[in-house]
Amino acid sequence: MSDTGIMLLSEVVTTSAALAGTRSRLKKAEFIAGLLSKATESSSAQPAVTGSAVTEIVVTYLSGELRQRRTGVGWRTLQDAPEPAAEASLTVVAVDAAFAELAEMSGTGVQARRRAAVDALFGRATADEQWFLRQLVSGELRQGALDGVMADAVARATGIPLGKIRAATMLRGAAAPVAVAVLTEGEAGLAQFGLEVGRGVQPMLAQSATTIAEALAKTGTPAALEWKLDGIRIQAHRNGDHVVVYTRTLDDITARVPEVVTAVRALDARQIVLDGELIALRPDGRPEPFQVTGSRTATRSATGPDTVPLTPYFFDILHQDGQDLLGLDSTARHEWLAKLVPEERRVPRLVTDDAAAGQEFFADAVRRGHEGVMVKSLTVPYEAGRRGSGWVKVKQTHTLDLLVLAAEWGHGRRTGWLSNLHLGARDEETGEFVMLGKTFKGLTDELLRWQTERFQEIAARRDDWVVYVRPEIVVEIAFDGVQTSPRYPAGMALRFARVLRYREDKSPADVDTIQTVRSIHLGPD
Ligand SMILES: Nc1ncnc2c1ncn2[C@@H]1O[C@H](COP(=O)(O)OP(=O)(O)OP(=O)(O)O)[C@@H](O)[C@H]1O
Repeated sequence: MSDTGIMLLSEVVTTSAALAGTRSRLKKAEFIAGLLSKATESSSAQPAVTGSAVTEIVVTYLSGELRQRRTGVGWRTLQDAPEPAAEASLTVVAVDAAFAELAEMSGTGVQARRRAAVDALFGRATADEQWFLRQLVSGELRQGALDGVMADAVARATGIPLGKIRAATMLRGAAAPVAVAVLTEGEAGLAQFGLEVGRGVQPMLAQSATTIAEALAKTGTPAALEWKLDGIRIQAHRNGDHVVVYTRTLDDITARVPEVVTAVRALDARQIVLDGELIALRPDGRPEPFQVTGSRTATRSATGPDTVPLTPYFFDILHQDGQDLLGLDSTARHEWLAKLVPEERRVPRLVTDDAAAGQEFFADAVRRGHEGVMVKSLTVPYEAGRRGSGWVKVKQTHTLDLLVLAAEWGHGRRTGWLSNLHLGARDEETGEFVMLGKTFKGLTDELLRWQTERFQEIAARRDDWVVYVRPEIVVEIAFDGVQTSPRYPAGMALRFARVLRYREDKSPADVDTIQTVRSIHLGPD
């Protein structure tokens, strides 16, 4: 910090470099905690700026984001910046103000005005700061993986128990707002992050395993096995007669799914929050392919002669009539669920400690056309937003959600299209993405057209054959196995990788990890 107690951008840049330079979670948490403590002090040193503003700016920059979601500044504008300044003098407040101004710009001559504003900002930045700003604007610093470390760091900086900060982070679905609230208001700031009927909660997520026995080893036994339906995740909130239905990404789709509204209104309670899956079934009860459910929920109109009916199934309950149930273990939550929701609205379930019985249940689910099963620990609370070992999915086909790192210009029939994708998995320890292979298999003409356009919009860098993109696009890949491959940085590559679908509902933080891929390669521990 400068002598006057004003937070300089250079301090954020130095901390960010230190974070990238260590693999240790503890060190990362210490670095962040140090900077956050300074940020809170500096907030009060600048009475002209609202108390929490400096803290909020620092927290968002460390997460690789800007407070202004869109700045209008394109890749080209960032390429030729003016000469860097020799000395660090930019404050975070000045940088934030410059981006706020950029975000507001519109109308005639906007390109030239943007260019001038970017030049003015970059002209005041040192070479390191210019690099940092460029990464911030292009989204290349975005690090969902820092969310967990951020909670640790805030606990250190404030002395508030980590569990409380984690719980609030889960309910809010992001670390930054919680960090800002407790750093500026203390423990009282946590009160605003409780469960509220009507407001979406980040859904609990699952790890994966290749066999039932491996899944049971993760959850502990006995465990509950449930069919894994390949539809879309729904979270239904009822408050009196008012029902709201959210997707996995907490988009409100109530108007598109009247079936869910009817099903929830039929239940005998006034306030309810349920977690479940919505799926299109054929008249014989077998599931339609995922695309059928997906297209029904993606369109605005839910009526008309061609409308495919959807069937909701519920597998968890988070709230009933004034009682938050998230903190109960899953056995107790299931008792609440079974009392409220009739059996035909619940996902078929088996509680067992026997891998052979579990295997039979899995085979039956697959024979009936389902994706596989979810194996669930009986003892865990509802871990909103977490991919812990409380839920473990076992599927018939291996799939991974990977990040598109780049795409190559195609040859022959694919000339003029961006085709071969470079695929990356997330390294849990560093938060970085590691390349695992390439594929163009499974890409339809429609997908080729879509990705050629989309990837050019989010290009971060190009060379003759390859367009490197910002880390935004998640793609679901099927593959036959993992093989040793010295050509790739992780020493392994996917066999027969093929594209199943783009996952616009997922963010880079949801991408499967290199550690998961390694355990598929080597088998479970
Ligand atoms: N019985 C069930 N319990 C929990 N989730 C279920 C169940 N049946 C289907 N699902 C779906 O499986 C998903 C859990 O897998 P995961 O958390 O990995 O999300 P995902 O990556 O979207 O899943 P996937 O890509 O494997 O379909 C849930 O989001 C939900 O949509």
